[in-house]
Amino acid sequence: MEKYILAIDQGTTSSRAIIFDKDTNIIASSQKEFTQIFPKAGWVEHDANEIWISVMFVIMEVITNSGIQPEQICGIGITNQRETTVVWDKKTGVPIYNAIVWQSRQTVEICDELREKGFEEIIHKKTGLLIDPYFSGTKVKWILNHVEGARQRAQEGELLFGTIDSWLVWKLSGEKSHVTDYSNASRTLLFNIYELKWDEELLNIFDIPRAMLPEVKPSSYIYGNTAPYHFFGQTIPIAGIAGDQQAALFGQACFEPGMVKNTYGTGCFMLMNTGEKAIQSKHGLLTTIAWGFEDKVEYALEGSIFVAGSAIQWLRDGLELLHSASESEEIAGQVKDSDGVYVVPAFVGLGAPYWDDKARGAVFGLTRGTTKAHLVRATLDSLAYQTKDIIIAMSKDSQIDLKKLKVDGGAVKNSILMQFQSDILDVSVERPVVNETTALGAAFLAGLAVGFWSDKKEVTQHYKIDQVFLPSMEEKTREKLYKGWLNVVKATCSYHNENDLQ
Ligand SMILES: Nc1ncnc2c1ncn2[C@@H]1O[C@H](COP(=O)(O)OP(=O)(O)O)[C@@H](O)[C@H]1O
Ligand SMILES: O=P(O)(O)OC[C@H](O)CO
Repeated sequence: MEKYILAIDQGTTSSRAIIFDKDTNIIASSQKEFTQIFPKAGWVEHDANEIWISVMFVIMEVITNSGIQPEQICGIGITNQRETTVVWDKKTGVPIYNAIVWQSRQTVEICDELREKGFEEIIHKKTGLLIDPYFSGTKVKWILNHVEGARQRAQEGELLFGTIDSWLVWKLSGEKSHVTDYSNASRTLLFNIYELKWDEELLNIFDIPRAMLPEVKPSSYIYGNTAPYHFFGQTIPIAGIAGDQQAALFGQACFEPGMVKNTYGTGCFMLMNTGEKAIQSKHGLLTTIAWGFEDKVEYALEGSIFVAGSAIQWLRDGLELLHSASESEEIAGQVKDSDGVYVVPAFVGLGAPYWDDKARGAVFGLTRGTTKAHLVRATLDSLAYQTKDIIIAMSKDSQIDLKKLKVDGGAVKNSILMQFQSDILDVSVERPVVNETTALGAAFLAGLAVGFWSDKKEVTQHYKIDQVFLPSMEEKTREKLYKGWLNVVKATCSYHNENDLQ
């Protein structure tokens, strides 16, 4: 009886389930979008129960469509939108508040307060992160502050906190296992990435009770089994967990220090494997745990861009310029360039390397001749410019001059974007055959834990290139365009800072 691995990719806008065979062929996949909740300007929330239902839906659908039997699935890997925070009641399993999404800005004031109290340095030193609403710590604190009686209940062990991986394992295991992995723990602001434990001093700073935190385990590990009633009577080992960006790094077989991947999804996240050495950034990047694997932890340097594919969604849903995200390619292709138009999609502030949580989006360079095609093109270009900002910071921090960028995620199907990316970076851009590298990474981690694949070497053999984009832009043009970008970002940030002062 042939065996398979099931990967669950719980992303920001949709949940996916994919069944892989041993040769990494996708046997079947299922995807379901869920509701984005925007209670106030800058806030983004999800209904954790709706996420759970969407995950169950895609699991059922993928198994049905694949025609395989549940007993043929030898392990499940979970990968997830990171930082998004759920707090739920241990007895009833009911979340006490919506999941606060990584993009949400509702903890700006908590961040200001932490900065005023001078905690920036200690937090950076222990976690490799910065004070920003992006990370889970301030979100947990916000929930405990805003839901009546929550802090008391958390102290008494009645409430549990988890990122989406923990929430899903808790549900899948029949409300038994409360766990996470090193990669997800390293995004909370509460985990000491060097001592590999929840940090008492940080828990005090954030006023978060230890009792509500999950156990932290390696990323390739048998955390528990699924409850039989979820899988047609079958219990299946849950054997891999990693945050989606770290999973993509694994799925792209970036196992050697210096190897880099960039994922273009809702946001855009570039990670460089730095091996067993953690590099503390001096240029606005994050130090994060890549994974816990084979009795050791490996680190990565990360540049996090908050708005990438979601800017294309804004063109589609907000401005109604597109019928679909994929139409952006055809429309952008109607013009040879953006004709001096720049879009700075700082809809939820700017992440790396600027870290401006108060900035908001802006459009520059409009003329009477500007068309829809120029705006679409400029929005696509903004993904590439933001990526260049990160690469520059990364090469300064790592002293590595990048020659090749491995890419993945929903937006890399757009060849105009990929060509411009290569042009503006002056680096070759490599798109793999299996674009679902996030799910593949989770599948690898689970498959390695249950012996489905034997080692990283075997995994590496499955990496295949679909297309390589080579730079063809003149140096002078590249420099001029990028200089323009740096100017418009500067203007965007200073506009908001000056407005704040009034
Ligand atoms: N052809 C395309 N061109 C540009 N952007 C695209 C294209 N197809 C999808 N996208 C964008 O990619 C994102 C979806 O990618 P995905 O990797 O599924 O995201 P996530 O995991 O964050 O939910 C959406 O934001 C969408 O706007
Ligand atoms: O859901 P994605 O693919 O946009 O990824 C979100 C990131 O994990 C946030 O840190």
